[in-house]
Amino acid sequence: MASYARQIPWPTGTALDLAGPQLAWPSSYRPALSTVASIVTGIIFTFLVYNAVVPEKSVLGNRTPSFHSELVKHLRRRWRAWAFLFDAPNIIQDGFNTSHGQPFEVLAPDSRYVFVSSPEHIKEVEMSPENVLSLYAASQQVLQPQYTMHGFNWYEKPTEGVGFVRALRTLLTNNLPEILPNLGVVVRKRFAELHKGHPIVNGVRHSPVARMITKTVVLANVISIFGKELAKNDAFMEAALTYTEELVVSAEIVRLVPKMFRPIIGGLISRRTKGHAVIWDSLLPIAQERCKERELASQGHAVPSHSDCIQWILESTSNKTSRTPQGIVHELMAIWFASVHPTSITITYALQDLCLHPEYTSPLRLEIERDYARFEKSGHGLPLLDSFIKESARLSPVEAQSTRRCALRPFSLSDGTKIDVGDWASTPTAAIMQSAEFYPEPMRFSGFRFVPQELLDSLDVSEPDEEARLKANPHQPSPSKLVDIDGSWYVWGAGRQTCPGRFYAAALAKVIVAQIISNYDLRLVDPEKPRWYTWRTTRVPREETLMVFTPRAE
Ligand code: HEM
Repeated sequence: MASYARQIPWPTGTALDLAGPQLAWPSSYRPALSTVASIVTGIIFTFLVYNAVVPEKSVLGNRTPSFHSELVKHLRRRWRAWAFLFDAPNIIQDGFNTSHGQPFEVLAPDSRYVFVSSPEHIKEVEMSPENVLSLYAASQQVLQPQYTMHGFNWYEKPTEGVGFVRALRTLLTNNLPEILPNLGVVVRKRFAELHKGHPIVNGVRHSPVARMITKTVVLANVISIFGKELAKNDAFMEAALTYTEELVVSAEIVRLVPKMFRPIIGGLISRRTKGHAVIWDSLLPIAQERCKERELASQGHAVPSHSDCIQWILESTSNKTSRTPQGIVHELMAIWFASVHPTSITITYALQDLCLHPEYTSPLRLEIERDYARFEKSGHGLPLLDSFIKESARLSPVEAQSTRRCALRPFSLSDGTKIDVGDWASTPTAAIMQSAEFYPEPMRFSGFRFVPQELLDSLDVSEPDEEARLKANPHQPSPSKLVDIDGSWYVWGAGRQTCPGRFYAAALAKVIVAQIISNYDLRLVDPEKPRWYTWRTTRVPREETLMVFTPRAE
C-alpha cells in the first residue's frame, strides 16, 4: 500500500491555490478561504479513505467499538475487497475450488456477493421473486442509470410487463430470417472499410481487432434494434459507439465514490458526457412519432408499419411508464448497453481462438460454404461454428459472474446462508464452465466439443492427421448449442431472467465470424502477448491486440 502512495505525487497547496490566479478574491479573504478550502479538502480526503477502509455495510456488524479490536482482520478483508476490482475471476475461482459446492462469500468495495453453484441453491435464487432478489436492482448498481441513462430509474418501473423481453426474445428472434441476409452484406462491407484504414507494417495491415469488432457490432445492432434510417445518421452512430464506453466508466466512478457524494459526482458526469444526450435526443422524436401513430391506429386510421425493436417494444409494453415515449427510450438505452459489449467481446475472443487453433479453419470454411445460405434463411444451423464459438466462450467468458440478483429484502438459502439487503446472489459462471465435474479435460480447447457424435464422425478435413486429432479431442456426452441454458452453462444467466437477446447475439456472432473466415486468412501479430485484462468480473479485450486479416482473394 505504502509503495502505491509513494508512486502517486500528491499535489501541494489547497484547492484554491490549485485553481490558479483567475479566482480574483480580495487578498484579505485569501487566508480564510484557504483555510476553509484546506478543511473541505481534508474532509473529502478523510471520507475517501474511510470509504476505502470501512464497507458501507460492515461485515463485522455495524460500525461499533468491536470493529477496532478486529482492525487487522478487518483491514485484510477490505484489502481483499479492493483486490476484487483487479482480480475477481481468480478470487471467485479460489472460492469455488475451496467451497465444494457450498455457497461462498466474496467482498467487493461496494458489495458483498454470495456465490451459489449447486443446482438447488441456483434454483432457490432464480425462483425468488423480483421484489426479494432483483436483477433490476443489480443492474441499477452496475449501470447507475440515473446518471448514465438520462435519469432512468428501474425501481420506478413495475417489473411485470417490461416490453423488451418479448420484443427481443420473441419478435427479434422471429425476424432473424429477414434480418440476417442484410446483416451479412453490411458486416462484410463495414469490415472491409475498417480493414482498409489500418496501417501497413512489414507489408501487412495490423488491425486492432477488439475495436474493429466493436464498430462492426455497433453498426449491425443499430440496424437491427433501431432500424436502417438511424444507421445513416453520423452523429447518432458516433454516440452509439462512445455511449457504452462512457457509461461503463461513468458508472464505475459513481460506484466507487462514497454514497453521499454520488449525486454530485454523478450529476457532474451526466452533464459532461454527451453520448447519452445524443442517443436520447435522436430516439425521443421517433418514439413520440410512433406513440402518435399508435394513438391514430387505435382510432382506426391507417398508419405506416415498422419492423424494428422500437416498434416491438411499443407493442409489447403493458405498463403505463413504459408506454410513454420517455419510457420506451429508456428501455432502448438499456437494451443498447446490454447488446454491444458482451457480443463484441465474445466475437473478438472467438477470432483470436481461431488464430491459436488454426486446425479448425478448414472444417469451418467447408461448413460455411455448404450451409451458410440455409442458416441465413432460418437463423439456425452451422453446428460446427456454433460449437467453436461456444468453446471459445467457455474458456474465455466475458463475465466470471452471472444470474446477478441484488437483495431488496433479506433472503436465506436452504443451508442458512444469509443474503442481506444490498448483498448480491450470483453464480460463478466461469468456474462452473471450467469445472471437471461438467467438462472432460476442462482446460483443453476442443472446438467441436458440443456437436452431436455423428457429425463429429462424419467430419471431413483435408489433412488426415488433423482430422484424427480433432476427433480425438474431448467431447461432451450430450450435444448442446450456444443458446442453450443448462446446469453447466450460465453464460446467459439462469431461470426467468435469462438473456432475451441470446438468439440474436448467437446469430450475429455466426454472421461476423463466418464472413471473416470466408474472406480472410487471419493470424495474431503476437500470440504470446496478454490479450485481456480483468476489471471486476469482466474479461476486457486489450485494445492493443493486433491481428492480420489477409484477404483470401489476394
Ligand atoms: C454474447 C452476448 C451476450 C451475453 C453473454 C449476454 C448475457 C446476458 C446475461 C448473463 C444476462 C442476465 C443477467 C444476469 O443474470 O446476470 C443478460 C440479460 C439481458 N440481455 Fe444479454 N447477453 C448478450 C447479448 C445480448 C444482446 C445482443 C441483447 C439485445 C439484443 C441482450 C439483451 C439483454 C437484456 C435486455 C437483458 C435483461 C433481461 C431481463 O431484464 O430480464 N443481450 N444477458
